[in-house]
Amino acid sequence: MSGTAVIRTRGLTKRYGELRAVDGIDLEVAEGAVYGFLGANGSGKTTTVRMLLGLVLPTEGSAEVLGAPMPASRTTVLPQVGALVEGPGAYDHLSGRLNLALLDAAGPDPLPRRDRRRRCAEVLEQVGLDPADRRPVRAYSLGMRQRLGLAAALLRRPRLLVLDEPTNGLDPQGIREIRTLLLALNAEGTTIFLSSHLLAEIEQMCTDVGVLDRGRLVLQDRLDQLLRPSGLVEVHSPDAHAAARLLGDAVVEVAGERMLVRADDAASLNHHLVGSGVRVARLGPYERDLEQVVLEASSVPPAPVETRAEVLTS
Ligand SMILES: Nc1ncnc2c1ncn2[C@@H]1O[C@H](COP(=O)(O)OP(=O)(O)OP(=O)(O)O)[C@@H](O)[C@H]1O
Repeated sequence: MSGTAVIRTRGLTKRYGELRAVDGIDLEVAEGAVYGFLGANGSGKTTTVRMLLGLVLPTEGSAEVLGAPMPASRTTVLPQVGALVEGPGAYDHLSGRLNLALLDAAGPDPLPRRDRRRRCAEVLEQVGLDPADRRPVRAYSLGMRQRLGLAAALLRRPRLLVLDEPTNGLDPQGIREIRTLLLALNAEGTTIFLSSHLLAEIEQMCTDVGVLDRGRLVLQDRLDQLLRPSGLVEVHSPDAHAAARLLGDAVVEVAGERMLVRADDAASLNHHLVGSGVRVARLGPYERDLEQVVLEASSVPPAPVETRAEVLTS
């Protein structure tokens, strides 16, 4: 991974009794990235985010955020980090704007009163909330609370945003708005680390992906690397066994009538097969989407396939 790392962990581990909620992970988040931290419910995403922010102490391993060790450097690092962790807290009887003003005043270096009013109004507008809305937060929907949490994270123009499931509770339109906002912030230089269990969300906005599976980091790479052309062609043929004998070592996998073949050019492969009397029902470049990549990396067992060797000896 290129660039300076703004988050780096080494062997980061959190045990709860026998359970390894987070199990020896080495995260590497480059400056300027939009890093998607994927994993099923209970895989350890929130625990990791809490350790990065110094809210939970690791059992083993280390974490650096913005080049400084956490939690030891919490007081210097956290003012430069905007965070949204599950279930953002707010004073229910106060308006969103007052909540933000209080949050700012409680910070280490509050803005002057006039700037504070302007800044609060600005971030509320950024996340799609009306700064003139005087209703108490208790009247907010889940989506509005989530937006308010995001506004709080943006208050200090952070270098790094750490967001745990930021689109939780939002409808599709709200999800699109937040995605547009986050991409705009990233274009201005903010590094974004967001956890999600939604593959489509990660695929649409992230430059880098890490996948947690029962506490272990089973995949970490640039998204364009993960989705790069495979150099494989997918062939469906009722004569798959004959095709496998014909193509020899180029065949990577055969399952029933479907096979994966290493080939530079699908059209030439088709010509070769048909010219040799092999019937071809369907043929084209094999492209994996993020869902397939994640399934292959995770513990979910893949669909059973016969190997080429089994086919050739049958
Ligand atoms: N304080 C705690 N005490 C005991 N076990 C915990 C504690 N916090 C989390 N766990 C367990 O650690 C595991 C990982 O939980 P975590 O909340 O980090 O997962 P997650 O990926 O964020 O899941 P979700 O998407 O459901 O929030 C789970 O099995 C959870 O039950």
